[in-house]
Amino acid sequence: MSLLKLTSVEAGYGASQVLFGIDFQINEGEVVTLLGRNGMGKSTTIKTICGLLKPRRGSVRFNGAEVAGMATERISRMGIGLVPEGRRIFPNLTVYENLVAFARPGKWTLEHAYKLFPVLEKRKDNMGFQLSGGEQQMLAIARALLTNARLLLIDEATEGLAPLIRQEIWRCLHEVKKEGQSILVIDKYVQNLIDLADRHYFIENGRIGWTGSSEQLSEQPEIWERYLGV
Ligand SMILES: Nc1ncnc2c1ncn2[C@@H]1O[C@H](COP(=O)(O)OP(=O)(O)OP(=O)(O)O)[C@@H](O)[C@H]1O
Repeated sequence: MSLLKLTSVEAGYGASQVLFGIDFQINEGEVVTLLGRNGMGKSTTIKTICGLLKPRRGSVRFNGAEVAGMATERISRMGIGLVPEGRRIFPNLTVYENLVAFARPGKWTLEHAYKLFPVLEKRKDNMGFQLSGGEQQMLAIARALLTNARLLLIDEATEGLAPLIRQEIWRCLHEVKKEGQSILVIDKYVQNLIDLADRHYFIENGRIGWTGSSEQLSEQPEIWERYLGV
């Protein structure tokens, strides 16, 4: 059984439909990506999975249960954790307070998170707003890990970061993967995603256009060109 399975999902905003029948699945322990040009529906798919947007049609099954249309809070308690685009950390709470705000018991503990991101331990008494962009991103990832979600959704974690900081984020995601964490990643750096993930889905105009393994994707650069080229 898949951990997450979307079948014929349609969604949109008011009169504009964005998703026209999305089908994909993630198995336990897999790292899967959603790729596509700007505006193709990646973030909309993530919002639909975590309940921020109600699908108009189709099914979203998590761990065997239908979650389409459920409240965000309930979906989160069922085990889907979001690292949102733009990080959304609490600027006026300390790093420590941010980390424990939504923490739930499980294998991801505060100590474990500090081991993965030593800078967060050094900065634990600093306020969120005092952190650099890279540190804020690490905090957003660590905060989501501490919810002990079975599935993490990570939307554009490397956006707006300098190359060296991006490398640090990729390194951390590799560590998280090694722990067996299931992750859905949205990002634009295909080579880094091929190195990190097991499988990929390319989205175009609200539909999945291509899916395959990292090996298949690295052998077919024309796929990148077709779905990501301008
Ligand atoms: N809150 C909203 N209200 C109305 N339209 C929206 C809203 N959010 C997104 N859209 C529109 O939905 C379409 C898909 O947006 P979405 O954010 O899912 O794209 P994306 O693939 O994640 O790309 P990006 O990298 O630009 O975020 C776009 O045309 C966008 O303008």
